[in-house]
Amino acid sequence: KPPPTLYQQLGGEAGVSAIVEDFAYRVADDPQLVGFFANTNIDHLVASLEQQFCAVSDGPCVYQGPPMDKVHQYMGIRETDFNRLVGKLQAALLAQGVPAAARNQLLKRLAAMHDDVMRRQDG
Ligand code: HEM
Repeated sequence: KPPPTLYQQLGGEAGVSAIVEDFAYRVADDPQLVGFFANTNIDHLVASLEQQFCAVSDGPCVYQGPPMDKVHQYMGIRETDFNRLVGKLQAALLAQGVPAAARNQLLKRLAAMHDDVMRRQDG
């Protein structure tokens, strides 16, 4: 029997959906972060994040949204904002009962996008 994929360890479609929802509520509750999303269609964002998390965890999805540097360009995101957002995801993963190894794997794969997210933050 093959080892479970990261996607399976996250709980598959239902697990990823619960993680993203939990994460979205935590971001919405945070005064340092919520302002970034003032003009965002949250339903679209949640669907796109579910697709991205599914794809990045070797699930049966292909991320079809725009590239990370374009999505986040000129938002004025600082390192402190980035780290805070990652902390929200960490908390959501914990709250959803995702085991430590899977938590760390997902965070590592998303952290690899740091430079793309932060590339165009001036102007
Ligand atoms: C590794 C870190 C991050 C990843 C993987 C990520 C991923 C994503 C994805 C997949 C989308 C949806 C793109 C779309 O389909 O239109 C998105 C949108 C967005 N992200 Fe991030 N993000 C990250 C970090 C951040 C940070 C640090 C902030 C701000 C503090 C942020 C703010 C936003 C906002 C405001 C949108 C919505 C843009 C819009 O309204 O069109 N993101 N992000």
